[in-house]
Order: sequence, then C-alpha cells, then structure tokens
Amino acid sequence: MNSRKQLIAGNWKMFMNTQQAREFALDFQGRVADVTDKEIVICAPFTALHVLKEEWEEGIIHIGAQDVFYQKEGAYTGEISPAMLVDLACTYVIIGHSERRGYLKENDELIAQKIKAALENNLKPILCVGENLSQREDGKALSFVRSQVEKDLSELSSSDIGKIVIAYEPVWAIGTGKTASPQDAQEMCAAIRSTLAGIAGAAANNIQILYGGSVKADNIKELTKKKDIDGALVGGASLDPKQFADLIHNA
Ligand SMILES: O=C(CO)COP(=O)(O)O
Repeated sequence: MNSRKQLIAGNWKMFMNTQQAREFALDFQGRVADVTDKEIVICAPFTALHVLKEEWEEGIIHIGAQDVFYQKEGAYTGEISPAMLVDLACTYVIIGHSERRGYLKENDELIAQKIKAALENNLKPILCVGENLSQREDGKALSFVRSQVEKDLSELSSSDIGKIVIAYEPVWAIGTGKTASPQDAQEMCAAIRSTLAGIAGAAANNIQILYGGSVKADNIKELTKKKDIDGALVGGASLDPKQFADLIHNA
C-alpha cells in the first residue's frame, strides 16, 4: 500500500497576463470546489502569481512557479529566490522543464542546486525529466531518464528525496498532440520509481510521479489508471478553466 494522492498540475508556461489569470482564477475555483481526493496546482508565470495569491490563498488550489534560482538574495539580475515565491503563496515550483534545459541550457548541476534551495524553503519541487525522440528511437530512453533522476537528485538526502514530485515528460510528446502510450508511460514511471528506491529506499513508494505531454480530458484516465502514474503535468489543456476542470474530474 502507498499513501500517494493524485496530483494534477497545470503549467501555464509563457501564457496568461494578469487579467486573464484573474478571469481564470475566479471561474476555475467554482468548477473544482468538489474535488477533495486530488491535489490541484497551477504553475503560473511570475507576473501572474500575485493575482493567484489574492484569489486562492485560502482555497484548495495550490499555487506554483515555473522556475526558481538557488541563491537566497543578492546581485543576480533577473532571478527570483525561493523566499520570494513563498512570499507569493507558492507551495510548488517546476524545476528542470525540458524547455528550460533546451532554450536556457540548464544542466543537471544547476537543476540539482535549484531543487536543494527550493526544499530548504519548504517549496515542493516538481522535477521534470524525459527523453527526446532520437533517444527513444535508439532504445536509450530508460537509461537516459534514470541518469537524469540520479544526477538531479545528487545533492539531496533520502528524506529530502521523499519530499519531491517527479514529472516524466517525453520531449517528443510536449505540445505535439502525441501522447506516450499508457504502457510506455507506465514502464518509464516504474523505472523512475525503482531508481528512486535505489537512492532513497522505501521513501520511493510515497513519491508522486506524474506524466506530462499532450494530456487532455479524454486521455487522462487511461494514464492515471496505471500503477505508477500518480497524476499529470498539463500544458495547453490547463489554460482553459472548463477544459482543465473536466480533465481533473476525469483523472
Ligand atoms: O510541457 C508540458 C507541461 O509541463 C506539457 O505540455 P502540453 O500538455 O501542452 O503537451
């Protein structure tokens, strides 16, 4: 038996200005007010976080950011510290998304530092891992993702590893309408769990592992039915309150 609750997180990426965020916030909260068996998170752009704090701070919807820096404060132009996110009522933060690894050249060492800093400030990291298409076609997906997990968690104690969330997001499935098959997604999430067990022991059993990549209201159920898939990290389908609420209800 495990104590894993389903977690459905939206990643708004670089969408939603403050007015759109407010309209979403007001509409969405009523649509999911009945959801008690799942955790719901919206990871908004930094510029919209204060709006979600104003609308949701007392509610059931958790607020998250999409990145964080690893220093407490200082001369780091353009960066945002973990404490600044806590000040904006964030409890989650996405770290190591493939778009940042790709466009911003973030490497495993930097990602490991960010995870450690987030945990020191009681922010729950959602660590994103996943292979690209050529790694999948070459049969290297499992070994690549396993090594990402090991490197990105290398700075952490076993008890800290127990506090994180992992999102398996195959790069080729993001924003493409191509979802990994439930079998392939399950195989990878099980491999991630066994890697976690290797480094953190029994804590691995309670770590939420999400799938991400073209998740929609009509394909979520077949994914979350799988034993090691504990929810989803959702991009495009989290931008519309009705669509995202339907997805959560179907999960
Ligand atoms: O990258 C993702 C979430 O972090 C997935 O995006 P899509 O759901 O738009 O494919």
